[in-house]
Amino acid sequence: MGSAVIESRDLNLYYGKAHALKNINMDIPEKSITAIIGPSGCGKSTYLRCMNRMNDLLPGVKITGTLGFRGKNIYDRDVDVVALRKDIGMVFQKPNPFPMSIYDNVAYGPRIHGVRKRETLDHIVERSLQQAALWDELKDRLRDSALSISGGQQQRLCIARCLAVEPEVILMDEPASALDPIATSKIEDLMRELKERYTIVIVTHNMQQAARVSDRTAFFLMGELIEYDYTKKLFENPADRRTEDYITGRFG
Ligand SMILES: Nc1ncnc2c1ncn2[C@@H]1O[C@H](COP(=O)(O)OP(=O)(O)OP(=O)(O)O)[C@@H](O)[C@H]1O
Repeated sequence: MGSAVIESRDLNLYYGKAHALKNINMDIPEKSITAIIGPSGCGKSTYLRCMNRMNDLLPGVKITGTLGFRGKNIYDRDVDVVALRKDIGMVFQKPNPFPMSIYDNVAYGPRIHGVRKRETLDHIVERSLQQAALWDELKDRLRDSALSISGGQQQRLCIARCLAVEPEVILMDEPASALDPIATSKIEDLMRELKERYTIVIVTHNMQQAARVSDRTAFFLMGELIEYDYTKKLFENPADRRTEDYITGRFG
């Protein structure tokens, strides 16, 4: 196993009185795919959103414990959240390209981080679209609106937009659930390629998808981490009865 990039230690999250994450202890290894599965409402998205501090702006949210990224607690006061989100990018369930050109979508992040030179931006846009397996499809349409391409292309464009700022970690919240099977399999192929260079954490409702793409799987239930293991082990020989019940469809 590679070294851990993200380490949760006794992580708790409360939405007001509701205890949504309970003492989560989990190490996420680098350059691999970690899937988070579990029934609706078990805290999967909440946990994912903790990793780039998308929750702590909500009123009434309280977080205790630590979430380390490269050895530093991201909930420390001096953490620059904008810089954190450059290192830990996020791709959402519904493709959400900005209403601007394909080029400007990908150049958006680098421009925010101060890149101005046209040549450099051109290079970043090409590299990011290449990595997202979109360059050949879109290289002659860079000036077209990002809203004019298919849903599957839009989702890969959102991944390219995330790659443009050279993150270390990519968080994906149900990235293929709005897509058809062909577009879904392209996203899964892409994830397999990206894990050579990036650490990927994916929340998915789809157990087959977790089994197909991930190296490790974490099973959450009512805010608790019940079991976390190599994907093959967790699906073929789960240690906990509740995991077994869930993966065999007995509940959830
Ligand atoms: N902004 C919020 N305010 C209050 N409660 C919330 C908020 N977001 C989530 N919750 C609650 O926290 C719990 C965990 O929700 P979360 O969305 O993390 O679950 P999930 O496993 O991702 O579910 P799903 O698969 O349905 O997306 C649920 O009980 C949910 O209702």
